[in-house]
Amino acid sequence: MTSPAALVQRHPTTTAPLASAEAVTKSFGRTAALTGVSLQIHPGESVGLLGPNGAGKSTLIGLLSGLRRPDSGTVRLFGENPSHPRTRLRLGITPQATAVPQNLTVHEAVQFVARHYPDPIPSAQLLKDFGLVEAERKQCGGLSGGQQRRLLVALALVGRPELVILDEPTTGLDVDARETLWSQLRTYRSSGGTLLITSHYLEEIQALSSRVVVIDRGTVIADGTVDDIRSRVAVSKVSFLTDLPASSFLCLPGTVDVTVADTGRTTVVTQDADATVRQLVQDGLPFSQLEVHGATLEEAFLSLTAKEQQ
Ligand SMILES: Nc1ncnc2c1ncn2[C@@H]1O[C@H](COP(=O)(O)OP(=O)(O)OP(=O)(O)O)[C@@H](O)[C@H]1O
Repeated sequence: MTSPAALVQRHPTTTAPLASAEAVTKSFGRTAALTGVSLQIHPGESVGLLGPNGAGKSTLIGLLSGLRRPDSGTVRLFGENPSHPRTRLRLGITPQATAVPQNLTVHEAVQFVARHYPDPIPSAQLLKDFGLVEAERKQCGGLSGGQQRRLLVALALVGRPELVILDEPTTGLDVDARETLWSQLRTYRSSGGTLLITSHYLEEIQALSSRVVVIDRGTVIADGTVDDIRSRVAVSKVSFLTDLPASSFLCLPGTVDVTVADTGRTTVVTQDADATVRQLVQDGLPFSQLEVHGATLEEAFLSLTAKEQQ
């Protein structure tokens, strides 16, 4: 038996990937959703899957969780065929746009899902962790959007899964509701759980993921830490106060763009911040309060996916 506090059912320690795709392709009619994707998710990782609409994220999740089969290539979940019921007991999943069962109460929904697992988290503990105690006797259909999302993620965790896959878990939630869910997911991770999450909120990926995989038009175009992904695009921002117009800075080395904010701060987007600053000083251009920033994950992501489309 697992202790009531444990969120992850321990299986024999392994370093083998919990989920993997090897040269996987999947088409829907003439639409190629995935074209040769390879990816491995190891125990303890928290992987953020990023990509524009239609990139293939949900399709990949469908394959890894055994909901779909690849046209070619190999998919493994806990080293086995993902559609095998035994493997699914070790997986928790909240697919995109899943609806809660409208006419069941929260208590009934938790009981219904919990009965599929050998050692589920007790309902009282789960509802407390997810702030749903007050809603226990309410019908799921009467819950607020935030409560429904929390319930769906709670249901994904009830069986103490080793791997949890969440497809856009907080879409439509306000900042507070998102923070509450993030906190539960961090607790799950720190107790040894492994997470694969897609999101359109880049700050969500940044907050929860140690590794980011960028997928675009059915292929993986980047795979690394947030810092790796940011450094791949090698874009920095040099900003300062000045009386000169933006055009005065366009010829600085490495410069890609120059903008002036309402606050009067001029920002030079550059591929080589060191060279830009050196030249700024050498040319004796007047400036004050200089700051240098690396690209944000969002800028890196947009830059990577835009490059692919060129
Ligand atoms: N059941 C389906 N039938 C037909 N085409 C599909 C089906 N599922 C996905 N597609 C197509 O496959 C491609 C990849 O879709 P997928 O849903 O995997 O992308 P996504 O990255 O999850 O997008 P989003 O961020 O919008 O959810 C898209 O062109 C989509 O229209």
